[in-house]
Amino acid sequence: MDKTRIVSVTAREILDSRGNPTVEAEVALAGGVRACASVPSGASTGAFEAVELRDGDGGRYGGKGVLRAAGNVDGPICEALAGLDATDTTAVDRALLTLDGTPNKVHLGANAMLAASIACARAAAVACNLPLYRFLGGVSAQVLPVPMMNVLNGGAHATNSIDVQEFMIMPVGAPSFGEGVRWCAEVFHALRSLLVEEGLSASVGDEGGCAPDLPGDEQAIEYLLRAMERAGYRPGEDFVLAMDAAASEWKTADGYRLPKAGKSCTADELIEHWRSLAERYPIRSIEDPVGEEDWDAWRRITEALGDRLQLVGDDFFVTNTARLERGMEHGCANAILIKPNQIGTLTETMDAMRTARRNGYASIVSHRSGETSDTLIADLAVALNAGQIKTGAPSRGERVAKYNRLLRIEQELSGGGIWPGKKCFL
Ligand SMILES: C=C(OP(=O)(O)O)C(=O)O
Ligand SMILES: [Mg+2]
Repeated sequence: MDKTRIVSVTAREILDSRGNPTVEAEVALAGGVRACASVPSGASTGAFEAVELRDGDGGRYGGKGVLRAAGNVDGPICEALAGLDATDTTAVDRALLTLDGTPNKVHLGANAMLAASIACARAAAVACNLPLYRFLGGVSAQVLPVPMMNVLNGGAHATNSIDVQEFMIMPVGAPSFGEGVRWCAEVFHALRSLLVEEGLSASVGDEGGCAPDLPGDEQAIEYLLRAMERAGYRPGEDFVLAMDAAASEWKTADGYRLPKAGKSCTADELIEHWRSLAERYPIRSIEDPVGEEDWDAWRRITEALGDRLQLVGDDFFVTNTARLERGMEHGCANAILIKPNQIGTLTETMDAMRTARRNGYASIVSHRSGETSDTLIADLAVALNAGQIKTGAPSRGERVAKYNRLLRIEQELSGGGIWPGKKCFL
């Protein structure tokens, strides 16, 4: 144990992919190993996410600085973790949770806690001479995830005219992860050239997908299907579609209002819209189709569409096992989006994934719209055999870093690991 004893935990402020400050932690072990981890940040954040500590009014970066969070790492977190064995991830995270002492991490900040939690695990993996996915998942870590590649951005992630936040392509017919990524990249290039040819903008949104001005979601889907065909693939066979409505962003006191289209609707009209889209197009998965507090609408949509669609709770579950269990009791959703910074420690993140698995809910490991080049989510997806990952388009380095990490993992796992292909969920 002496080599893996934590000697120090320090932090610094670095920039994320939107040019906003975020926390990077660095752990030093007694045996000389050092490892860093940095945390991402969302734009369409769930109301029930753990607190991301920022410096506040009057501070640098218009109050968005993270010096207080970094100071919490340098001070109390370092003091609490020094002397612990970095290979005991549960003990490290328990120490963080005890030190914070609040349900939503308001004291230390989930950004400070998660950076320390990941850095400890990464240092431990290096000290044990194991890849991070093997350290976290043990011998059963074998499954490469199917990408849900977000190639067309809207909502809070782009300044275009589309209200739905994400239009994703899933290469379910590909024979391997590497081929799946290649297929996706080819469709992405075909989409960009189609848009340019038709005089539309090929500029990209926060997650690297194209962000053209289009009247609505049907037109966006039509472009994706044409891009698949242009690249030589069969929609519905080689590829299926996934969407993230991020509908909490649309919630009003008595219904929903799509801010860009300027249209209002009831929860039932929204559910009917998703049903009709899924009937006409090869859609496999819809995330946050209704609002994070609309439990009744979640129950109704799951009853109506849950047998043919993956219905994913992101803002709804916020990677929180208690909210997931409540959703299960009420028959809401059939999948959970996994974002480690929504909850604040690796242990709680993996607990949510295991709870989902035990109860027949799928897990999709996910990036945030403001990312760093940290590749934890790639290892995490393989560690727990999640089977699906959401990590943006291949036009931005912080997204490509995750795909490239998975390409390395695929090569490392002899025979290319297991590719779930068409059996990727449910
Ligand atoms: C990745 C997402 O966006 P953000 O990070 O802005 O919450 C999402 O909503 O799934
Ligand atoms: Mg989402």
